[in-house]
Amino acid sequence: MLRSLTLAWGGDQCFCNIEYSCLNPFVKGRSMVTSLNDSPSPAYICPNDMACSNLDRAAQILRLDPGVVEVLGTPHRVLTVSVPVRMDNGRIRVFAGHRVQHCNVLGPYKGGMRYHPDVTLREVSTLAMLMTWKCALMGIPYGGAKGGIAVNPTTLSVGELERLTRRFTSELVRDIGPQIDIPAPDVGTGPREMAWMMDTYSMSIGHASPGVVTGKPLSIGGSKGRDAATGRGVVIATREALDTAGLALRGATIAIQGFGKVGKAAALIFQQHGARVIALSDGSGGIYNPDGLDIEQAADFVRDGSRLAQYPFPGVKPIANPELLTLPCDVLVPAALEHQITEANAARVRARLVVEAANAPTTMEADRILEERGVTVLPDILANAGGVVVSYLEWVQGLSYLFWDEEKVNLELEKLMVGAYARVLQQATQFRLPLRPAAYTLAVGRVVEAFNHRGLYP
Ligand SMILES: NC(=O)C1=CN([C@@H]2O[C@H](COP(=O)(O)OP(=O)(O)OC[C@H]3O[C@@H](n4cnc5c(N)ncnc54)[C@H](OP(=O)(O)O)[C@@H]3O)[C@@H](O)[C@H]2O)C=CC1
Ligand SMILES: O=C(O)CCC(=O)C(=O)O
Repeated sequence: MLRSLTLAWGGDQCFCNIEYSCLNPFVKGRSMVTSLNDSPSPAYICPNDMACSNLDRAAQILRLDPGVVEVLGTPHRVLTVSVPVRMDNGRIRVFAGHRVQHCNVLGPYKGGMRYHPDVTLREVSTLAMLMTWKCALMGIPYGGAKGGIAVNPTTLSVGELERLTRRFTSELVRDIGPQIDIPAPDVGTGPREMAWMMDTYSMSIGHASPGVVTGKPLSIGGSKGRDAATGRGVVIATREALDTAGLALRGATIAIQGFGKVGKAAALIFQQHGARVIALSDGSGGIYNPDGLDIEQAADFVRDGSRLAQYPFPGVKPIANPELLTLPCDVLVPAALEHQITEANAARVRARLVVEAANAPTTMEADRILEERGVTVLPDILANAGGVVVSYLEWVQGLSYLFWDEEKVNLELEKLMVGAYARVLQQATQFRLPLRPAAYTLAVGRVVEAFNHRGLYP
């Protein structure tokens, strides 16, 4: 069985023609080698993905050289490792673990680790590219990466998850590090997995290295405010966008898809700011109350693993997941997985503002439909950047051995989110662009500028 394979490309030998390739339009006739026997997906980023089509749109606006676009559309390094784990029943199972390092021109690769059954190399590649634009847009000194394992973590015991995480980390030891590539939580992972990663990495290098991951527990160098940071950033971005539209957050009606780390924190903070969260969902289904839900009650209810579909409280109507996306509300917040707002439902979205708390929740076609209908979309690379911003603050605190109170962390987050929103709005206004291409042109432009200064096209 394949033990590990690192693809580093840039030279012609790293490309081949493959029949089913859907290529970046700027890279006609070629696509990347995909010789990972165990991987169902090729490692290149498909232009049908939002990330690539948005890069192309930004490249056209910025009039970038096609060769530069090829560099930007290509992950720098792609790593797939096999992760053998002895399960509790004594049998060995082998999982495929991926880490895609898209670009490090602005600093160490940075991005989450996802544990979900649908993880593929292609998905991770797309998400890695999004991280590059997100960090560039936010002005933090990181490149982009993402990783993951195709596994349903809810079907593994804690012991199995620990062995899986430690083995995966051991395989990545030479490829991650506080100045190289810094993982963080994403779907299906959290502080517990980050602690295991940090410990495994530290044992292998012989000393504690808290800076190798972010999103750690506080006791080993985590930052106050990181757990709620993505949700808090979502609320800040929403408040700014509503303000631009002449609307107030207080009293605004909000529907949130996904009640995990991001959706739950966002819902709680929306409620604290006087917004009315009228609908929530998880993978089991959703709940709806046009007068507003009690978010603390919902959070308490799911704390022991209960599912929203079983929510027992009066005045709350159960709804199917697709229904949530088309409810009448001011703000729709997809906070679950990719490709939720599609050609099939975009025309029925009734929110005035879509705030992408999830990465890539809107397909390219849906984005076009929403744009035509005048629905404002706050793009993922801006809306959900609060997580990586506080990861950056955690890394800075760790490197300086000086830890801040939560108020200071939240103030810095507020400053960075408000600043980024203002830059995107200014770009959108000046060049008459929707917010997504405005954000992309800023982010891509910053990366290209860094490439030019560093002279990375020898
Ligand atoms: N964690 C972070 O700091 C950041 C996360 N993000 C993005 O935010 C999104 C959510 O991440 P996070 O909250 O960390 O992940 P979690 O694993 O903590 O939560 C995911 C949530 O989405 C729900 N969900 C999954 N599928 C559906 C569906 N079809 N309909 C409704 N709900 C669904 C899950 O329900 P169930 O439990 O039933 O599966 C769960 O409630 C992802 O796109 C992630 O990449 C972006 C920036 C930072
Ligand atoms: O906190 C981080 O470093 C990355 C979070 C992440 O994966 C994301 O923003 O999508």
